[in-house]
Order: sequence, then structure tokens, then C-alpha cells
Amino acid sequence: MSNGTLILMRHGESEWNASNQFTGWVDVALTEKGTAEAVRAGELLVEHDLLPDVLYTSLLRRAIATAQIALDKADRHWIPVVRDWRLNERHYGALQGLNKADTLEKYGNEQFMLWRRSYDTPPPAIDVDAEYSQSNDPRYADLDEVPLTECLKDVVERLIPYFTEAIAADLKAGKTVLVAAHGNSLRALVKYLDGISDEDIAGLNIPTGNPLRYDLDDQLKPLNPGGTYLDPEAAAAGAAAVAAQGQQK
Ligand SMILES: O=C(O)[C@@H](CO)OP(=O)(O)O
Repeated sequence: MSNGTLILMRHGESEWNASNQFTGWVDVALTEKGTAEAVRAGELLVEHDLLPDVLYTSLLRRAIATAQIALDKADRHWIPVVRDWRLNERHYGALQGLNKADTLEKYGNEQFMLWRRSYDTPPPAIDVDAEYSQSNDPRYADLDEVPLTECLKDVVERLIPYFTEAIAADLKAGKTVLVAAHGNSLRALVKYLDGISDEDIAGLNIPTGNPLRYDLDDQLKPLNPGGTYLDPEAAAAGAAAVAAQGQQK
């Protein structure tokens, strides 16, 4: 038996993607290119006859805006929306705001890649009072503790229970569910859906603004393992560009 359809969408290019800065929970806006990617994502949804019934987003404007622009393009701007911090990007700790190329140069490739892509090594914690800390951000006032850093494992631990409880209920009801989130929160979700090992997930990169469709069985296992990008060519180029971040200024 098949369930609803899950569409994962990373936000379009953000200002800090463009300036090559670690972003995490810092709430940066889309660039013009990112806005255009969101429009294209909406066109792709229409072309593939994938009209979402419900939207789940993080609490960050780059995901919120991407989803709204794409849904507007698909004439689905009116669907119910659920926003939850559990879909937020991985908190990048003290690296938030730093330039990726400078960080690579300063710490070397091994340390840089451990922080960026290892499963369980978090970056150094950010100071509660640092410029790019979220500790006093009112949108997180209900959290017991606002993260000071996170590794991908921490994201899996906060996000997967939310997926299997909240998002899965809509999928089991046969809905087409759009999840608008981030490079690393979507890596956590794809890791779970496709059963990717802690080691192999290091090699997986999610491109910006390219919807990734999963058809799931009643156990929420993908009928199309790895998912299907609506624009596969752009997805391959986009994922390669993410993988190479830090290599150039
Ligand atoms: O900076 C970030 O928050 C993420 C996503 O843009 O970057 P990376 O791909 O290096 O984990």
C-alpha cells in the first residue's frame, strides 16, 4: 500500500550561502538567485503535478520564504502551514558567521570536514552572548535549552521523532506533504528514510531549491530509494557545489 507523497525542499540560495559563511540558526534572507530558485521550484511542482496539501517549515526565513514563493507559483499559497524549530538547520555553534574558506585555511581540511560532515563531532559551542547566538531569541522561548552547537546526530535526535509523530500522520492520511528546510536537517531526514550509515551520510549533499520527491510505503520506507529530484541535472550540479564549499573564497 502506498501512502501520501513527501516532498523535501531545501531553501533557495541565502545571503550567507552566497558569501560562503557558516549559517546554522542565523536567520538570513534569500538572495535574488535564491528567490528565482524558489520560483523555479514552484514551477517544477506544477510540471510534475505535485500539489502540496500541507507545508512544514523551520522557523527560519530562508525556508519560510522559499516555501511561500514556490507555493504561490503553484497556486497553493493557501494550504495549512506548520512551523517547528525541529526542522531548523543544524546549529553550527561558534562557527556561525565565519567564512568557510577562512575556516578551512585556519584549521585544515580534516578538522573542517569533521565539523562540517562528521556524524557526531559538533563544532565548538557558541557563547550564549555571542553576536550570532540564539539564546535570547523569542522564537525559541519555549525550548528547555537553546542549542549552543549541534552535530548531525543531535539533529537526527530532535527531528526524527517529530517526523515519525507529526509529519507521518499527514503522510499516512494520504496527503502530499511539503517539508521546506535546510541542508543538514534534510540530510538527517534522508539518512533516516534511506537508512544511510553514519559514515556514508558524510558524502551526501542537498542542493538548494530543488524539490526531492519520496513515495513511501505504509512503513514510511521509500518506494524510490534516494528519492527523485524534480530537476535531476540541476540537483547533481547543486550538490557538487555544496560539497566544494570552502575550497574557494
Ligand atoms: O552553513 C550552514 O548552515 C550549512 C548549510 O548552508 O552549511 P554546510 O553545507 O557547510 O553544512
